Amino acid sequence: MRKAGGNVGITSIPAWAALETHYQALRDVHLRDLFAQDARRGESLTAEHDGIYLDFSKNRVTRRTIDLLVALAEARGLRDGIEAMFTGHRVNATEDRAVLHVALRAPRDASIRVDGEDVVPKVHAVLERMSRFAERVRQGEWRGFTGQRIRNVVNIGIGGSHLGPEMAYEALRDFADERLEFRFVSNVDGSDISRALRDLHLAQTLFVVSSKTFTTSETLTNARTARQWVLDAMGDPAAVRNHFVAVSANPTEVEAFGIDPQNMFEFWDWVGGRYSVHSAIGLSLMLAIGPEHFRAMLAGARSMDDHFRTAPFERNLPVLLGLLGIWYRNFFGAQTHAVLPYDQRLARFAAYLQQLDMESNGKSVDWAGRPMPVDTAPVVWGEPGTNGQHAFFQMLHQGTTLVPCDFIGTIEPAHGLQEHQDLLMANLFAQTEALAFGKTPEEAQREGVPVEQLAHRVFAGNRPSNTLLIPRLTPYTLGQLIALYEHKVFTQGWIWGVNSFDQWGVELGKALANRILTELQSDDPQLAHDSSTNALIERYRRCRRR
Ligand SMILES: O=P(O)(O)OC[C@H]1O[C@H](O)[C@H](O)[C@@H](O)[C@@H]1O
Repeated sequence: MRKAGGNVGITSIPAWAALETHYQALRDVHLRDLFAQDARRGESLTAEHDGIYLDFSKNRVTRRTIDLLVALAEARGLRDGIEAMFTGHRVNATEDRAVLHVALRAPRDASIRVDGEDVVPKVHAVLERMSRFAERVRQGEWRGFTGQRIRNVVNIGIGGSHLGPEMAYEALRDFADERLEFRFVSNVDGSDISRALRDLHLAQTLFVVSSKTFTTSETLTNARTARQWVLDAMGDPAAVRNHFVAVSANPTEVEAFGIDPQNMFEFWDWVGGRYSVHSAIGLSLMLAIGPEHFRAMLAGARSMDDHFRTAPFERNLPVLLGLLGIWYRNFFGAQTHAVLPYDQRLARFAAYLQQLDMESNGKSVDWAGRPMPVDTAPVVWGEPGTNGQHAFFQMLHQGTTLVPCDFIGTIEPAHGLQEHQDLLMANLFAQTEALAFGKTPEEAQREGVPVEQLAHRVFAGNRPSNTLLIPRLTPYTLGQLIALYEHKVFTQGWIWGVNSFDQWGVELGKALANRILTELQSDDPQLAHDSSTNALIERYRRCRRR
């Protein structure tokens, strides 16, 4: 099989050289001029799929830029890459694994084979088990050890076993069963679990221990603490059965932890942690919104999957977002990318995307281990609007750094406060306009800005943004949005030629932490770190509570 990005360095192909030349011609052209030259630009540089509308006209591009970027995608074999992923090839080459989060939302009659085995029936079997379990908890049939109804669900997990479910729960709370309280515990910092559990009755609490590997120290530490508290409260080890279920790809470790495999919901090594929200990792979410809404989320993601797989690149939403990202990262040298949902319900979306994007494409060697000749993942960050406007937007408008932005807006709110909604959306549109067009010294002067303040009160503009509009925030559209960004990340990773599906970069710190943990808990003065780390450990040892 061809590997990500083919075998030739990205900078040596003609499509790259053509983009370099084009960049030189376009770098100083202002968006004001691009809009002035083409009265229909705001309608033509757009793309739409199944209700998701992307306006990419406020980017520093022309139609030719898009053609050249599409040519780059073609030259890097993106079409083959997409097919390879969707058909179960081992595109995660360093771990020799297929990458099949798309199989999690495949229809029942689809067939996707890994090592000769069709994985679709397995996916649907787990979905059905999850659904039956979720219904039992929601109907009050599944009870705590003392016979009380479950009122609280605590998801214990970290990284991909936390960020997706937490983000989606926050986004879809309007669809959640209000008789259940949900908490998401991730940090090994004891304040996380102690605050989460402080006001909960353990007799009414179900813990969903979510971990692909079931060896992650934060999750196991939190789960052990929760189990101890349950045992202390109930006084009987048999209580674990009623209060703990597991979501994992590692049944052996689940059993070793003491959770009955009957109470385990499985997923597989071909689902990456950061791509797992549509797998059993979504169990807490399903408990909240119910199986039907969960399936609607899968259907939304599937719609975006089909679009990604079949739409021409110049109209393909994930491909366009990916290509525009490459344009800014590699040609304009943009170091960060802001994601700004004008929807409070998407407050955790940027945090979720940070793992999706930065853990996937934060690589400095290509799939074959050769140093990358160009930059890869930007720093992804963001906060919901309008909050960000009163915090960091100053820098977006007048700072020295170019920050390409994705603005995400929802047209119809779930609340009836239309005045709020109009104000929110007015701000979104205003920000993209202000960033793109700025304010010239002449305009400022006409408004009566005194000459001595002029330099401070002009806006250079020419700051690019995408605007994504979604009709409503529902399980279906959230599924679309998640898949949109998953495939954007795939597009970029494939074109750069990195393996977007491993994460060796998180290992070193983990291994060192294990070693330091034993040193913190012993009095052995022998420390063999650098002088800074030694001194920090010694200081902590001297001061820590015994
Ligand atoms: O689900 P788990 O196996 O507990 O892993 C949780 C997380 O921790 C790891 O360190 C990885 O960097 C993440 O990709 C993963 O999502």
